[in-house]
Amino acid sequence: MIVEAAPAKLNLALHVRARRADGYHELETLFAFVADGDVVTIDPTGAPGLTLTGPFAAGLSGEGDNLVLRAERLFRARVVDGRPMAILLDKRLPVASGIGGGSADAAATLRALARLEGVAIDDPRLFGCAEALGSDVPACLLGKTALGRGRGELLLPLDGLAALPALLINPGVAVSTAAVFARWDGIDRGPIGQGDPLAAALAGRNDLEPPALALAPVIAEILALLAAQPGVRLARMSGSGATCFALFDTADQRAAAAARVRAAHPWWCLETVLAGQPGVPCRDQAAA
Ligand SMILES: C[C@](O)(CO)[C@H](O)COP(=O)(O)OP(=O)(O)OC[C@H]1O[C@@H](n2ccc(N)nc2=O)[C@H](O)[C@@H]1O
Ligand SMILES: Nc1ncnc2c1ncn2[C@@H]1O[C@H](COP(=O)(O)OP(=O)(O)OP(=O)(O)O)[C@@H](O)[C@H]1O
Repeated sequence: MIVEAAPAKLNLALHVRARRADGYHELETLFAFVADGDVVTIDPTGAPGLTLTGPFAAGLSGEGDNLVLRAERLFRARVVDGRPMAILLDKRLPVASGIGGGSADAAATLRALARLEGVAIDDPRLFGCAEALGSDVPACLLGKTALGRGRGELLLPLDGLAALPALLINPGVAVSTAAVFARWDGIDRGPIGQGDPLAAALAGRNDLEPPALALAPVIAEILALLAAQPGVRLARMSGSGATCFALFDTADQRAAAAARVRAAHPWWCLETVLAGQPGVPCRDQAAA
């Protein structure tokens, strides 16, 4: 069995800089990862096909357009040819929610197949596959705090982000990434600052908050609630939404905030910690 964690990604800051002729947007973003997410398991002896389990399996197609199977096909076409595998996707992250669930699954599939076939994890062909699968997939393949440029595929790994306690909230409203980008107002509000990643995030913003809010007004309520919690360092929307996150000074403050949110709302609520730093393994990688 090959078990690969597919941790959720956060955009600690997301600055949209320009609309491109190819339909994408030029952006600058601070990618970070948390210790929890989906899990992709390959059973080399099992019957080929994708099996979905977990709280968000329902409604997600196990058919050929699933990013896990697209990643497998691309790996077989570009890296090492071979027969399709038995793949299990434990879907714990909400779908279309700004925390890159599908991208993380695709990246974990590429990592798992690379391990299976003895391909080095830094083989450039893997990054080629990742780039072709989606803007967030290269960052998920790297799986470490990084500054992303271009449409998100140009990555500069960053050190120095503390393993802060994090709380993620999703209201259960799926938000289309393309629809949110299409509503961006076209105003370049400037780059992300250099230096310490948390300081740069605090000084930064998510330019997709206003367009996402227009599509899912509940995001404003979540952001206000998170920002009002004691001990919050940063409260912001991730990616194109609707998931919002807060970073706390202590785990106790995070737990107290989570208890208050759960008591008042039926929202998905994940208590986790920033990971992807040297010495801070993802939970499932540590367990595997
Ligand atoms: C919002 C972010 O999650 C921030 O990390 C990403 O930029 C989106 O990454 P993703 O979900 O992997 O996006 P893709 O599957 O590549 O693109 C989905 C759609 O989002 C829009 N899109 C995406 C990335 C980008 N830099 N500019 C865009 O305009 C395009 O309309 C595209 O058709
Ligand atoms: N394994 C998968 N997990 C989630 N979504 C998938 C998967 N495979 C295909 N999809 C499709 O991809 C779309 C985007 O899903 P995803 O959860 O990656 O969005 P997201 O969290 O908004 O990502 P991002 O933050 O990268 O924009 C969904 O609408 C879904 O239909």
